[in-house]
Amino acid sequence: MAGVMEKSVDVVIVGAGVAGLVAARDLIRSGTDVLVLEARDRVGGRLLNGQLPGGAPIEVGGQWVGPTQHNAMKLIRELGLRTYPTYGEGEHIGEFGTSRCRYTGRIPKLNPLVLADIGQTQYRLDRIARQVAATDPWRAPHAEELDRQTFDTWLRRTARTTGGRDFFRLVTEAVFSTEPEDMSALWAAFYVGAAGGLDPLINVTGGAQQDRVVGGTQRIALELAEELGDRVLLEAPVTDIDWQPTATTGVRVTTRSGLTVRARRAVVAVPPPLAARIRFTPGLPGDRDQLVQRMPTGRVIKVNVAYEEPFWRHAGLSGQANSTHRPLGTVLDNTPHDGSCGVLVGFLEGRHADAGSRMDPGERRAQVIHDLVGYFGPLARDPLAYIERDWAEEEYSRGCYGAFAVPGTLTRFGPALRRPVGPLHWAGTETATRWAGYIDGAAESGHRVADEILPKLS
Ligand SMILES: Cc1cc2nc3c(=O)[nH]c(=O)nc-3n(C[C@H](O)[C@H](O)[C@H](O)COP(=O)(O)OP(=O)(O)OC[C@H]3O[C@@H](n4cnc5c(N)ncnc54)[C@H](O)[C@@H]3O)c2cc1C
Repeated sequence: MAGVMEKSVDVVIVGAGVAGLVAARDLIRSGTDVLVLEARDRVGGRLLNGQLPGGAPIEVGGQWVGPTQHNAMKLIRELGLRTYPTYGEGEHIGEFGTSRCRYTGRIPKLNPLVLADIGQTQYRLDRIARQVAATDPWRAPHAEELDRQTFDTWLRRTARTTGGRDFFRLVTEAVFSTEPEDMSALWAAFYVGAAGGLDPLINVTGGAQQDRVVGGTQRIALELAEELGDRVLLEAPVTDIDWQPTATTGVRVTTRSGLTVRARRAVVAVPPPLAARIRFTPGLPGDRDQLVQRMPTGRVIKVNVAYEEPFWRHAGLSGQANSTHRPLGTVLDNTPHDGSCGVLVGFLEGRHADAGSRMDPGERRAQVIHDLVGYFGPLARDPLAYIERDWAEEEYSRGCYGAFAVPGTLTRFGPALRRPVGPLHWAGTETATRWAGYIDGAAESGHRVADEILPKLS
């Protein structure tokens, strides 16, 4: 490819995350000539393997998969990858308000009033989520009413106790990496519905955190890219997309280095806020532009802390800990498959990521270790390695885990999320109808966009 400044293909795909790579694979298997342009010097986007002191891979981005994530699980099987369960034996630690408990199973030991409040709030959220069709949430029975309010407003009206509201703030941070007051209640209901309920979202066993991929989850993208070979071009950030409203005339996509790719169709497989940074000529229809202006990303700093061994297991602890008041609100055992060391993974999410990113690295690390010592005792004080990634600092992610919609977005502009514009098609986990925001949703969107394009090429 060196020296070539112009190229023609049937379909050009912007972004080599799971969505873009799955779309490329499907299209190529149907005999389509495809080129994937990836801004970074690697594939995988929000999936990235780091390295532990002994060389074992450790995920610094997306990692878990779970039951009902059929697209992700099928992909993993097809690529010849294997999964293994997240460690969860022993007691979990819960710090809710002023109380601290050790518990097994799903339900922490809490004040019965708070527990009942959490139960009824979850029941109502699940019930609303079931009414919100994941394909067109803007048509749900109470869509307008839900989309007029933030998730925080809905929670304040629904949860009766301070403990219940604090619990759902923690859940919002853990699931959406943003705060309830940032997000539309309709988006929250859509997202919960797309996962099949709140339990599948927050549970380890039986939920989205159940399994890990041997070799690290980025292997999904690495194996896909291996299959695609030179049809994936790295270090090719797309700056401009020229298109014609009549689909037959196609697109011209330009990268920062000046490479021009002409194609009959283009797939934009990047998160909405990143799509908003590409210059489209002519400009996109107002609905599409307004939509991406209203879909910011959450914010997360993911931290893996490695120890000689998983010492918490010897104390009968699972490594799973949650707190409504610590910045490191969620922690899990992330010991690698080869067991070469013990690893705890923790997340600074939403407002805690805001604050964490303003600290200098030493201060942030001290804060994280302080919380781990608070959960697991003094043995947490001296790690072998401390590996962190602030996803808001990533030029081609600009935040994580994914984008969400602010109030008024879905009901006013929702249909523009997936609706093609002339020869332009939209993929990425945010466009999924099941498990939006997850690897599974990214894979679904890749398949969907390929199915959308293939009939148009014949
Ligand atoms: C810390 C963290 C933890 C997570 N945990 C989980 C988890 O446990 N389970 C789970 O299922 N999901 C998890 N996720 C979410 C999951 O990683 C994503 O849903 C999924 O990887 C999204 O894939 P995608 O292809 O839609 O988007 P992306 O992975 O964002 O891919 C988009 C690609 O487009 C590229 N790009 C952007 N702009 C341009 C441009 N202008 N030109 C060319 N290329 C461009 C990017 O570099 C990127 O490679 C997590 C994410 C993070 C960050």
